[in-house]
Amino acid sequence: MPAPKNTFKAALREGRFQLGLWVALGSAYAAEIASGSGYDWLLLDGEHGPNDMPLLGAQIGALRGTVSHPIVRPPMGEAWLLKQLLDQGAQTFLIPMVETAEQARALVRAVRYPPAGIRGVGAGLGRASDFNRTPEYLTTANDEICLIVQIESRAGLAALDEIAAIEGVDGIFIGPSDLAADMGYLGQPAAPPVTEAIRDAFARIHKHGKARGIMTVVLEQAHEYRAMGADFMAIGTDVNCLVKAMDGLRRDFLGLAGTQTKGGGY
Ligand SMILES: O=C(O)C(=O)C[C@H](O)[C@@H](O)CO
Repeated sequence: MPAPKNTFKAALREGRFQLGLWVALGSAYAAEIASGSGYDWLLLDGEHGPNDMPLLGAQIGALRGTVSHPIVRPPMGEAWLLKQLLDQGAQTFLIPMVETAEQARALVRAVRYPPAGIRGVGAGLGRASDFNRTPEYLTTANDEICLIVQIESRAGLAALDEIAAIEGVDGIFIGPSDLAADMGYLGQPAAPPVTEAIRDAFARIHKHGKARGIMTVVLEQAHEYRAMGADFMAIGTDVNCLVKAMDGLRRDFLGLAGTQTKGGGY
C-alpha cells in the first residue's frame, strides 16, 4: 500500500480551485470543527498561531479522513522541523518568507527522501506511514509531498521567476500583509501598489505553470484575488470568525449599535 494520496496537490494539478481557512487557535478541536464547514484546506499556522509540534500533530490527526486537507506552516523553513512534521503526517507545507532560489532548493531537498533529498528515515514511528502499516511508504512518499513557498517581500518578488522555475516547488503563496509591510504599506494589504505587485506576481507564477495562493479576510478582496487567478485561497481565519461571532452575539442581544470589528484585513 503506497503513501496516502495528496488530494490538494492532485486538485491543483487538475486546475481545480481550492478554498481554505486559516486555523490559528492551536486546537485540534477547532481544526476538527472547521473541517465540518467543508473547506478544501485548512492552514495550520505554526508561524503566528500558538502551535508547537504536539499541537500541530494533533491537528493533523484530527483532520484525517475529513474533506479538509491540512497545510502546515512551520515558524521557519528548517529541515529538522520539516522532518518531524513529515513523520507526523504533514504532506503539504506553506513555508514563510522565502526570498532566494537557494532557500527554495534546500526546502525541496528537506521534504524528500534520498536521492532527491535529505529527509531522514523515521516515518515508521509516525502517522505518515500509518505507524509503519504502509509497506510502500518510503518509495512513494516523495510524489505526495506538496511544497508551497511564501513570497512576501520585495526580495522575494525579485527572485520569483528563479524560485518558480525550481522542480519540486509546487506553488507560490503571496503574503499580502508582510509584502505590504515590506513595501511601506504596513497594515494596508489592499493598497493599490501592493495589489498591482500581487497581480504581476500571479502572472509570473502562472507562466511557470505553478499554483498561485493567497489569503484575505475581506470578502470583496477575495473575489478580486480569485478574478486575478488565485488557484488556492484562504478567505478567513478561525480567530477572526470567533471574535466576530462572539462580539456580534453580545451586541445583537444588547441591541448595541456599531459596526462589526472587521479587523485590518490581515
Ligand atoms: O503576509 C501575509 O499576509 C501572510 O503570510 C498571512 C499572514 O500570516 C496573516 O495574514 C494570517 O492572518
